[in-house]
Amino acid sequence: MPKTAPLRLSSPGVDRPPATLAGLLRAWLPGQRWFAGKDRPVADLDVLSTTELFPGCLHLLVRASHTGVPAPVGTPPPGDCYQLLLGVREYVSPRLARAYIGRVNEGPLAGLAVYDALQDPRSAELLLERLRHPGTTGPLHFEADPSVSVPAGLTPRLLGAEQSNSSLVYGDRFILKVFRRIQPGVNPDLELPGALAAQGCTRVPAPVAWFRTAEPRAATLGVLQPFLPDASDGWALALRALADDAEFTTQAHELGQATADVHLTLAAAFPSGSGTGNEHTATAMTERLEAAAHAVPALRPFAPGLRTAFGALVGRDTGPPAQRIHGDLHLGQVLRAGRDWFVIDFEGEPSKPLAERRSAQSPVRDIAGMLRSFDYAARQRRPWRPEWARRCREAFCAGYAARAGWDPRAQQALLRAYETDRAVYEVLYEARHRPDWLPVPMAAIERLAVRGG
Ligand SMILES: Nc1ncnc2c1ncn2[C@@H]1O[C@H](COP(=O)(O)OP(=O)(O)O)[C@@H](O)[C@H]1O
Ligand SMILES: O=P(O)(O)O[C@H]1O[C@H](CO)[C@@H](O[C@H]2O[C@H](CO)[C@@H](O)[C@H](O)[C@H]2O)[C@H](O)[C@H]1O
Repeated sequence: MPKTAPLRLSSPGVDRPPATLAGLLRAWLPGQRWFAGKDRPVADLDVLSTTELFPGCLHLLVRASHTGVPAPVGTPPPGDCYQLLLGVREYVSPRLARAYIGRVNEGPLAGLAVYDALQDPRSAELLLERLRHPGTTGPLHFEADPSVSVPAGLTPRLLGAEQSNSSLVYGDRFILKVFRRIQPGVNPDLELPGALAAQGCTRVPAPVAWFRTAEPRAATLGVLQPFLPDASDGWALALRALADDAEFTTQAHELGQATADVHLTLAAAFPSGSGTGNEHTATAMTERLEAAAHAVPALRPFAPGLRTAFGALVGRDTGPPAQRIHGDLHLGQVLRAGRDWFVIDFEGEPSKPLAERRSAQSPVRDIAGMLRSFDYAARQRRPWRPEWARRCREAFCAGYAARAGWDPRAQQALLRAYETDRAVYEVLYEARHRPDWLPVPMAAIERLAVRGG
């Protein structure tokens, strides 16, 4: 018998009632970190497409719907679409026990066990091989920058801290982000780094290969980029500085410069947006606040104070022009290698519709995101270090101003409105994904509502 005997993790007919593939996935999805609908039970799960990527590995697009209400004729059905790569075998090795999803008892896969193939190094290797050879598999298109050569045989590892998506690092040379929640259209995490690199901006790892689907609707599925092996993310660096009682103002100043560089290049790479005007922005922010307060009761007492931040924008059409932005900028989205800051993860706030994330918006949204992040970091330290955060915020704005030619601190009303909007988003995000963290944005909500900043 081999040393690691294959494990029949469940036997048909013995352990469970009949299990369809959709039924198994419906039970498995809500436990995944990247699953967006944690606050609502999954009513239905439809398999939208199945493609055999290579023997023993299926590529699936599934739609999880939360209402169970059929869509009106002629409209797309409600619900979120997710990308899954499933290993399908008769037996699953014990080393893949954590990836195990279940054994299918009905339908074409009856009798077979399915598991999350991204956790299987062999499948991860084959996925890279597929990307190294551009072409088509069913509705899936694999494409690559012909000027970059990706060597064969790089050892894969799945990043532990899965976030909104799943990322595989290959031999510390490349990182493949497999998008989990799929929306029709080009994903800005392919579009923006590609455009920035084409403009000669060195602040982003440029896409070297990617894959997309043509059906049921065209959408980006994954992007391979160079991996920065010696980089640390801004969040880890900020926490280290706090733990060492050290300042972070030099890094924050340089980060402000890097952010401005990226904004300036994005402004040059894309047609300038007309924007929607501050009044429209204020209305949208107020609507987001109402929706968040509906979902998170703790927000409700602060809603009147928060609304004043948005109301202050009305009749005040000032501020930098709208342009393409990062959309979800925080310390976890920036990497520092040596003295250089790199910006990653241009997807925008994952819960927003893709069209909104790809629209021109105020660069103040990104600045506010980063300012909030210094506050998040400072609140990880006991006792809380508000002065540390304040100095970082000042330094970041000064760095930004030195490059961009305008100073975010001169836009107090805009800054307060965007910070408030970001804190509201964070409350909703934490309530859904990390309830223990809720006090962090709630402290800012209280400050912004009661003291106005
Ligand atoms: N090019 C890169 N080089 C080094 N590490 C990276 C790179 N891109 C991403 N990472 C690491 O992977 C993590 C997840 O990447 P990210 O794009 O933020 O994914 P998600 O959309 O899942 O949040 C980052 O926090 C960072 O630590
Ligand atoms: O998964 P993403 O990185 O795209 O972003 C989402 O998750 C982030 C947490 O991982 C969340 O960021 C919030 O927590 C960070 C600390 O973990 C902090 O640096 C950010 O300022 C704070 O917003 C982000 O909001 C969410 O979109």
